[in-house]
Amino acid sequence: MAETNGAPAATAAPGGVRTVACVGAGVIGGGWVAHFLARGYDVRAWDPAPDAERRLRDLVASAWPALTRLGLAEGASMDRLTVTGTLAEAVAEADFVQESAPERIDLKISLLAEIDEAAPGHVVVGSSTSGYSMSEMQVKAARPERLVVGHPFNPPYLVPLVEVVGGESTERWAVEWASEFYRAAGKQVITMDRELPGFIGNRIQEAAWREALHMVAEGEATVEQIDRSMTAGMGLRWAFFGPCLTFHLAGGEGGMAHMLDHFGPSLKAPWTRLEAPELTAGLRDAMVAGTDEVVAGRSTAELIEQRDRRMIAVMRALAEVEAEEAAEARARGTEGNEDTEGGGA
Ligand SMILES: NC(=O)C1=CN([C@@H]2O[C@H](COP(=O)(O)OP(=O)(O)OC[C@H]3O[C@@H](n4cnc5c(N)ncnc54)[C@H](O)[C@@H]3O)[C@@H](O)[C@H]2O)C=CC1
Ligand SMILES: C[N+](C)(C)CC(=O)CC(=O)[O-]
Repeated sequence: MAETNGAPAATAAPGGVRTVACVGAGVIGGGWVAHFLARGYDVRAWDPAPDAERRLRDLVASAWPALTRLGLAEGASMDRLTVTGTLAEAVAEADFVQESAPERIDLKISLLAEIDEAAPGHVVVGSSTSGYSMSEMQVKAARPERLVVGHPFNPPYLVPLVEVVGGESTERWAVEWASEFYRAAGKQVITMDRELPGFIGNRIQEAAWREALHMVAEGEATVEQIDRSMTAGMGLRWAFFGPCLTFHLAGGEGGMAHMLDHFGPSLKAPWTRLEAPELTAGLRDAMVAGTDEVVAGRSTAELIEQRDRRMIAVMRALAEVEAEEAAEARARGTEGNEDTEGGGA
């Protein structure tokens, strides 16, 4: 029996899933396959490309050493992957289906309808789409109530985040079931209550990306400068505190409220080509209240201590990897090709 209210009786409990089907096995589908195998699932994969099986097995084999270092689930094995000749064979006996086909709306609509027809009616189907809404994609499915977006980040076998959201015809149980399943499969899940193009993560990163493209197009910054501004600057902090908590500390003891009162007006300065939202009193208060929730009673001094320890941990980890890479390059006689200007903590 499923743990999530309203799921059909035949649906596996989210923590009891044994077999996952992956439809589409490129960069993301292949990454999902590696993740699910490392978590100890049986995986059945289908991809129509003639060289798909070789590409997929190569991808899994190259991810496996990292996954082994991170720790495999009991019984996890690359041998538990079956590549099938048809879509129906992949999904027929699956407890969950992850679709990762190319990002084309016509293809997503027809493929999700095909998966829906071939997969048992009680099985939840997640789409890796990076921007379409499930409402647009589920229109031709006979049983759209079990279709959800499960948006991963590349590579899905290392980045923990999955954003889960349903469409207009998705039933609540399916969204809850998928969220629980991804958690049981080792992911960190954001369950969204409403559809939003690009979900949360892509909206944030595409804002930065859009500015990067503007600066390159105008000859204002180089690609190297843009990437370094992130890797030696914001990226280090964002790995553990995120942009809101990071700016809370920019306000010193006055926190988010002082940060917004102090720097809020500069949002309207011509720093960005994006239209800034009106910094109304309501938005200000919502930001301050939301930040207070995340702060959860920690003092500014405590937060600063946590930030500094975590940043040093990230920098040390980077320095360790860079030293390993340099040693490997020396052994190969190709030293000098690595980017060793990183953390250095
Ligand atoms: N590449 C990325 O960084 C991310 C991509 N995504 C999403 O993941 C999905 C897949 O993207 P990628 O893996 O990057 O693309 P990709 O081009 O690497 O892989 C797509 C795979 O789908 C296969 N395919 C083609 N037609 C198919 C069909 N009718 N049925 C099943 N498979 C089919 C192709 O042979 C190919 O192996 C897209 O929806 C994309 O938006 C989500 C997060 C990150
Ligand atoms: C480039 N992309 C929009 C497909 C990226 C994503 O969707 C998430 C990621 O991996 O950054």
